[in-house]
Amino acid sequence: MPRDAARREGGPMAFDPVETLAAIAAWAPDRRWYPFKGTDATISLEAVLPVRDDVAIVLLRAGSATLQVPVALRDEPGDAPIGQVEGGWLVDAAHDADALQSLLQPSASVEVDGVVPPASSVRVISGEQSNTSVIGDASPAWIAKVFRVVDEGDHPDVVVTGALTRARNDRVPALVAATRATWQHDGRTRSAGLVAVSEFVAGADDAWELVRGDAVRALRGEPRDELDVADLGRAVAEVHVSLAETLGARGADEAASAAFVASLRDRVAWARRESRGALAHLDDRIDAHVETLDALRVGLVQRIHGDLHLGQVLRQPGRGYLLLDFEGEPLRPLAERLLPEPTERDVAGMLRSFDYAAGSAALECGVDVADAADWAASTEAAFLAGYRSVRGEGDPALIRALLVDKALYEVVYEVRSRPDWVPIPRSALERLLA
Ligand SMILES: Nc1ncnc2c1ncn2[C@@H]1O[C@H](COP(=O)(O)OP(=O)(O)O)[C@@H](O)[C@H]1O
Ligand SMILES: O=P(O)(O)O[C@H]1O[C@H](CO)[C@@H](O[C@H]2O[C@H](CO)[C@@H](O)[C@H](O)[C@H]2O)[C@H](O)[C@H]1O
Repeated sequence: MPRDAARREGGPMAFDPVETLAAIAAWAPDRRWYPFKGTDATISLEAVLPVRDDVAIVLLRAGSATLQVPVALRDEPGDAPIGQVEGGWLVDAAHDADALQSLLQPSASVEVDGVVPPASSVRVISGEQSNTSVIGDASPAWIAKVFRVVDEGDHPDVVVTGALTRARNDRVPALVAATRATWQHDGRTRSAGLVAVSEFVAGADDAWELVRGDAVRALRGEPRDELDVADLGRAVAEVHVSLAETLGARGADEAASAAFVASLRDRVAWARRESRGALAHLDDRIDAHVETLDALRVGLVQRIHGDLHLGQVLRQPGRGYLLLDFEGEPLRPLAERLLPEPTERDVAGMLRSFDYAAGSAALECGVDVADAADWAASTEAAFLAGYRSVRGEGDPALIRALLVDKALYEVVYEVRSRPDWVPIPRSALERLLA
């Protein structure tokens, strides 16, 4: 009998903690999702949660985070080897159809809310991502998002997408199932969401590619397709309306407004600290902006997307635009990402994204971003008209403050991830703070 099958049928626990940790610690820092690249964060073992004799969920402590690495033991290295261990190969279970699906069924370690139809094969999607998303070719097809950074408590994507699914809002892919585990660490019981499984939206286009491509064609004077950006505005507004209805909205009192303004001030200070000098020439203008924040008042707050940009949007022929990934900004602590917020934050996020599309198209065409100003203005106007047709657009002063807030975040994000793109949010700040 092959070793994999023998393990499935019982026998001693196959995952030796010492060699499992050694193999994963050597492999994890080079993964796309590893959050501490370029630093020497200490990696230790937080827990090994058995799923089957040949499958386990390894929880690592890395720096201040808990990371999820589902693993399987196999005779062959396969497509996603982690390392050789006694008796076989430790492989990344997210890439192994059989092992992945065992993680989506109830087991000694995992609770599952929902039912995942069986798939005969799985495909991990490529791209720069903070999680690992795997498409299952079931009927109907699904996409499982394996959260790599595991935070205690409810996962925001599961809470928000679950509420929208129950409200039958078809502007998000329906949530099919969600898994969670409970374990002991340092004498404490911890519990967290591990995987969210959603309807796979087939044949969809990525809105970033569509909109950026449109900006390039506009700059080159080439014929353009009808993108119906107003439908994107309607999609965002419909999601806001459903979230208010299902998860609630409330008026922000003086204290809540003051706390919100304080959070904007904190973000300015954070961005100044973390931007490695990229904001130094704007010091005076940023000081003047901070002075204006005291006058801001927040109206309603509710659950929102929190990191809305074109990369989080798909367009499916016949269905229109859909929003993905309700996790909030990855560089923010989870507690902040769970707070109710003004919907203006999502509106500002999308407007920033049109500016990014303009900036990136201008870079590709070798022209100044000012040359894409007409394209950006008409795209923004179409989006806002669509949004307004469903619900009020919001407070312009708040949108402006949140545009600055987002651009500050983006400078830090680009300094860390894509230094060539720092000029896009920085030149937006120069315009916004002029
Ligand atoms: N339900 C879905 N149907 C089709 N494609 C999807 C779906 N969910 C995600 N994707 C694809 O996977 C990519 C990454 O998904 P996302 O939820 O944004 O993950 P991450 O948090 O890792 O960035 C998306 O940009 C999209 O191309
Ligand atoms: O998709 P994530 O949740 O990981 O978001 C992070 O990465 C985004 C880039 O992939 C980043 O978005 C910024 O760049 C986009 C173009 O690539 C642009 O459309 C966005 O408007 C801009 O903010 C996002 O900020 C970051 O949190």
